[in-house]
Amino acid sequence: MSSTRIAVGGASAPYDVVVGSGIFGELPGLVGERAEQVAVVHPEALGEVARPVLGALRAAGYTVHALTVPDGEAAKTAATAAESWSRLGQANFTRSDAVVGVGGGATTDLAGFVAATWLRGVRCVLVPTTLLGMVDAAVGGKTGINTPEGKNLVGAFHPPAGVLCDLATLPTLPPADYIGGLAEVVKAGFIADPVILDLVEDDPDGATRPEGRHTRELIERAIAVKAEVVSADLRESGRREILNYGHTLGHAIERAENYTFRHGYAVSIGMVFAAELARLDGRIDDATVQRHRSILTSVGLPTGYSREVWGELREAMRVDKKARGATLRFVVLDGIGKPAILTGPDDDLLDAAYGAVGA
Ligand SMILES: NC(=O)c1ccc[n+]([C@@H]2O[C@H](COP(=O)([O-])OP(=O)(O)OC[C@H]3O[C@@H](n4cnc5c(N)ncnc54)[C@H](O)[C@@H]3O)[C@@H](O)[C@H]2O)c1
Ligand SMILES: O=C(O)C(=O)C[C@@H](O)[C@H](O)[C@H](O)COP(=O)(O)O
Ligand SMILES: [Zn+2]
Repeated sequence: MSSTRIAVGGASAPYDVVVGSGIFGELPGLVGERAEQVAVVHPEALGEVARPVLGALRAAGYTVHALTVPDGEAAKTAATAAESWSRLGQANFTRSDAVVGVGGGATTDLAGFVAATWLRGVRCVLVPTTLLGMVDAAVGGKTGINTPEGKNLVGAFHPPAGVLCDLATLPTLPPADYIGGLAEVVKAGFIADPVILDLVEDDPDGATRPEGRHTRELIERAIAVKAEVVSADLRESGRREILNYGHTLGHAIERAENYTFRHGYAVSIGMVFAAELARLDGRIDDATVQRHRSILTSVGLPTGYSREVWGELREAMRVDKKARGATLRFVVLDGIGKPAILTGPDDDLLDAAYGAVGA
C-alpha cells in the first residue's frame, strides 16, 4: 500500500505526517537539504530498528551521529537532555543541522526537547516506532521531560519538520506496548471520532495487532484527530486541552509509580475516572461509562487502580497543567465526540468517581 500524507498546520511551518510501510527512503526529503549533520536520537536497545534510519541518512550524504539514550521513560530526564546537549556541542552542531528522533513516545519527547533547546531550536524530524508514538506523541510539537514532582513538567512547544510513521517497525513492538498505544487511539474515538470506537468494537482482537483488519484505518483516523486539534490550537490555549482526556489522573498514576507504569495504561484508567466524573455530574449516562469499560477491557487495557493510594493521587493531580491555581480542571464528555471541561469539582465528587475506579 502506498504512503499517506496527513497535513498538520497551525505552526510557523506546516508539515506532513507520512504513513506507510518500508518508507525510510522518504526520510531525507523530510530532513531537507540545509542540514550537513544529523543527530539520530534513539535508545541503545532499539539499535536494530534505528539501523535502516541511519543507513538512509548516510546514503543521502549527511554526517550522521548516533546519539543513544536510555530506553523508554528513563530518557525523559534532565540528565539525559544535558548529556545530549554535550554530544551536540562536541559535534559542533549548528543551527542548520537536524535532530531525528527514533523510538517510542518517550524517545521522541526527549529528542524533540533537545531539538527545541539546542541553540534555542533546530530542525527536528520524528520517526515514531510505537503505535502510541505514531498516533499521538510524535505529532503536534509537545516535547518534554519529567521531574520528580510530575509528568512532562519541563518542555517546549517545538513542532517537527516532518513525521515518518513506518508501519513495518510495529511487529517487533512488545504486545503490551502496542496495547498501551491503543489507549490514545480509543481516546481519539471518545473525544472526536466515534468511528474509531465502532472499528475497535467490530474486531477487538485485531485492534491489538499490527496486522489487524482495521489497523491502518485506526492509525490514520487517530492521527487525523490529533492533526486537526493541534492545527487549530498548537499552544493549548483552548481546543487542544481535549487531547488530555484521561490524563489528569493518568499522569498522577505515572508519578505515583515513579514513571514505570505504561502511559497508555494510566490514561486508560484516567478515562474511566473522567467518564465516572461526567456521569456523576449528569453529563453522560451509565451506558456511556460502561462503553468505556467494555472497549478498554476488550483490548486488554486496565480500568481500575488501587484504592489505597487515592490520597496521594488526589494531591499529585494538583500539578496538572490544566489546573489554574488551586482549581482542578478535567476533560470530560457531554456525550461521545463532545468533549468539555469540568472546572473545580469538589472533593465529594472526586471521591465518588474514584470510588468507582479504585479496586
Ligand atoms: N508529546 C506528546 O504529545 C505525547 C503524546 C502522548 C504520549 N506522550 C509520551 O509518550 C510516552 C509513551 O510512549 P510509548 O508508549 O511509545 O512508550 P516508550 O517510548 O517508553 O516505548 C515503549 C517501549 O517500546 C520499545 N520500542 C519502541 N519501538 C519499538 C519497536 N518498533 N520494536 C520493539 N520495541 C520498540 C521502546 O524501546 C520501549 O521499551 C510517554 O512519556 C508519554 O508521556 C507524548
Ligand atoms: O498533545 C497533547 O496536547 C496531549 O495532551 C496528548 C497527550 O496524549 C500526551 O500524553 C501529552 O504529552 C500530555 O501533555 P501534558 O501537557 O499533559 O503533559
Ligand atoms: Zn497521552
